[in-house]
Amino acid sequence: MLVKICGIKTLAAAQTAVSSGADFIGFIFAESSRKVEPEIVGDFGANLAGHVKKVGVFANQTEQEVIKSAEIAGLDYIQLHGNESASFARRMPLPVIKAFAIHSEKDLENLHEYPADYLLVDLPKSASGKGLTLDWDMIRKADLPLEKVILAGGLTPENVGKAINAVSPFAVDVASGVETNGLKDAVKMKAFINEAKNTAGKEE
Ligand SMILES: O=C(O)c1ccccc1NCC(=O)[C@H](O)[C@H](O)COP(=O)(O)O
Repeated sequence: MLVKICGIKTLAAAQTAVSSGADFIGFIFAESSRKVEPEIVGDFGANLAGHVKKVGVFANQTEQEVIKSAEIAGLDYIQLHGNESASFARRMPLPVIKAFAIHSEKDLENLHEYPADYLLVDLPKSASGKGLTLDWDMIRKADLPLEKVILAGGLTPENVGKAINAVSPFAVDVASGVETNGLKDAVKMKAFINEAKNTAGKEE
């Protein structure tokens, strides 16, 4: 199981995530308490192991801004977290992760038609940080290409194993579930990654 730790702001947190086994680390370049400047991420450069994939998270920003930030930060993936159109995604110079806020079953119907390398299914913003998760049964029963699905939304070290067994996604993504008082917590990151990596997936 692949793991993406999102909302990394410091080199120390990035290094802890990578040494704990993270496959993707996400940097928020959209408005957020987790926002970080692309120049800071660019400076992490050689201090990060080469195998980890750097993901920049954007929401309703201009094409020029996304492309410039991606270059400065040295990204591997662009995550679009707003209302970006399919043609916007097609013009991106890097592989795209498209995030979808899932309010109901209806939101899952046409996801696979969006031109993205990965589809990240997430809670709506209004529901995040409230101890809620997506309805994993609903996600599993939807007609989604699971080999492209990144499962997010309220995951924690305690529930990620159950989530993986229920959905069998390509990867899992977490931000607040590995934080204490708004900062990335090394113990929680390690626990989350261990639990995800030790869960086989698919349990009926
Ligand atoms: O995390 C943010 O602050 C954020 C702000 C603006 C756009 C996207 C943002 N988060 C990116 C994500 O990939 C997911 O929402 C997140 O990793 C899942 O969050 P959580 O439920 O807290 O684990």
